[in-house]
Amino acid sequence: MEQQLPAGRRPRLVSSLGLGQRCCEVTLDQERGLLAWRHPRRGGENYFVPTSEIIAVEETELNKKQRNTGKWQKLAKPHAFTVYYVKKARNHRWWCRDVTFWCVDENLCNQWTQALKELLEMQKCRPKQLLVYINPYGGKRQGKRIYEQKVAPLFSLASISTDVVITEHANHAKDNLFEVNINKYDGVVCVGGDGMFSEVMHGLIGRMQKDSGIDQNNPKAPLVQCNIRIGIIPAGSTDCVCYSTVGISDPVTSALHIIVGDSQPLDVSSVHHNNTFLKYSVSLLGYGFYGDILKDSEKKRWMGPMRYDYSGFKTFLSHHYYEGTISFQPAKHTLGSPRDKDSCRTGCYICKESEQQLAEQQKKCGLKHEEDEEEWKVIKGKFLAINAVNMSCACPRSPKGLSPAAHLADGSADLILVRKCSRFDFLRHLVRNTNQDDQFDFSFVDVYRVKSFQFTSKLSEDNGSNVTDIGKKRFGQFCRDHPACCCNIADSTWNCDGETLDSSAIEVRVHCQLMKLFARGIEENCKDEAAYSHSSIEHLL
Ligand SMILES: CCCCCCCCCCCCC/C=C/[C@@H](O)[C@H](COP(=O)(O)O)NC(=O)CCCCCCCCCCCCCCC
Ligand SMILES: Nc1ncnc2c1ncn2[C@@H]1O[C@H](COP(=O)(O)OP(=O)(O)O)[C@@H](O)[C@H]1O
Ligand SMILES: [Ca+2]
Repeated sequence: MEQQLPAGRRPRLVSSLGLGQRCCEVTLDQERGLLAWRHPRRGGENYFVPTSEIIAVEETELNKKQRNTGKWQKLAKPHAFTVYYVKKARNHRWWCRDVTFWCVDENLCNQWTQALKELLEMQKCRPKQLLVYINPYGGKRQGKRIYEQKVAPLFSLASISTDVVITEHANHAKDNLFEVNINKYDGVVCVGGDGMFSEVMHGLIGRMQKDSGIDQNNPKAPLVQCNIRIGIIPAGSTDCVCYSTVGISDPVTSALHIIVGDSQPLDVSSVHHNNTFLKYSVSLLGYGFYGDILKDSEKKRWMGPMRYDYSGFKTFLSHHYYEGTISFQPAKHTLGSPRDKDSCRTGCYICKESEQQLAEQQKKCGLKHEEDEEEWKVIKGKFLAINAVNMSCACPRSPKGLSPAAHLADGSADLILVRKCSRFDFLRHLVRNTNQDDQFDFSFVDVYRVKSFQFTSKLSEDNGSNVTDIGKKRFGQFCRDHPACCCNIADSTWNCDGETLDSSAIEVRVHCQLMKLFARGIEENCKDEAAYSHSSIEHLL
């Protein structure tokens, strides 16, 4: 049965269709893009699927068992179609579910599949052609299996074509991105951890700047935004970028976010030393504690993700602090603060505000970078850890992250300074990264929201930049005169999204929304979701 609406509006389809052995009323509101039905069993549970979350629609043959039971089928040969859709479960996990409807009228069945397929065609943000890089050695070395078993079948169900590259060495994906015909693709997918994501991001952003004639070595250069989205299939050790932008590290959930064509802009920090480009960072740029963990853990790659716990424990016991100077420009343009109670969620208004400011600025100055005379704040001290995070850095080890109120796309980073304190106090701070308590509520921890910062260690200030190497060679790593004092004659290393940097003196600038991911940020945990869909369906049916 079809109900016509006034001219210019898409009709609403309402039919009695078979579901299993019973009959149920199914509604497709093409205007609002909603498919709804009430399950004839399961206590009459209501289902409510936005067409933006339908994965595929297929004509299907009912199997023999389905055909031979039930009184409806005995009348004539039934015609059936299956709808594959996103089912949202707890903790931001998405599943692919399917439902098969049938009817005896072939025309009606065709009308339904046609209407659903047309609605899917209208989803212009969905990717059709993807370039996939798989790191077979990331995390627990399951990347290839995860992709083949969990992701590839979903992509093919959604009629997405893929070119798949299994990397053979580090930087394979990055170098390859400078050579491929990138315009052929609607997105790039990386299967691996944060390191693999970082590689793909460097390839894409680097390629973009090269094609636009922008010199990455110039720390003040206005960078060109990268509009080709990156999808992350988590198969690494920390998977912080995936967890912080989706809310869970789960390959199926991430694949579904790619299929429905989600888009989440992301801030990227550029890191320079003496007018030389070093790296980009999206998650953690950490000196001291996290730099030392990374350096130690690289030797223990064979341990897999456990290497971070092992090196974390070792680094915690060594309790080294580092002297240096941090200068930063506070991020005055953004509305939030690192001590806010609310965190960045899907459709975040603080990130939207920054997006608007960015658009206005680009309209005003084009690509030219606005000369920025804003004040610099300078802090000298002895630090156990200096962490600059562009996003919360939530991950399974720290579900709310190193800075729970950091925003994905507000053009700022949170700079967390943990000053020299006792082992016990440092442990209290660390533990709070893993529970609900406030990790900043200590006299030895300061946090600032910044748009750029610089760091120089005392060693490089005193002696010129290459003295650290000499120091390391002559004195070994630690102060020999005071073996128990934990002060360091050597510098620490910067941990840049899980890669070490060669220089300890760095200059960092946040580039607002430089790139985009196939994600939508973390969705508000909506306990009322079921109730909402219930009331909506009541209205619809
Ligand atoms: C007492 C336990 C305290 C635990 C504190 C846990 C805080 C975890 C915060 C993690 C922030 C992660 C930021 C993201 C970094 C990644 O980009 C990056 C690369 O990832 P990839 O290998 O997937 O490519 N990952 C990392 O640099 C790893 C960070 C290391 C996290 C492990 C920290 C474990 C600390 C254990 C301390 C033990 C103290 C024990 C005292 C009795
Ligand atoms: N085929 C390969 N062989 C060795 N290293 C690789 C390969 N492909 C990618 N890499 C590198 O491995 C590093 C870690 O990868 P990642 O996927 O992040 O795993 P993990 O999360 O376990 O660190 C990345 O820096 C990446 O450049
Ligand atoms: Ca940010």
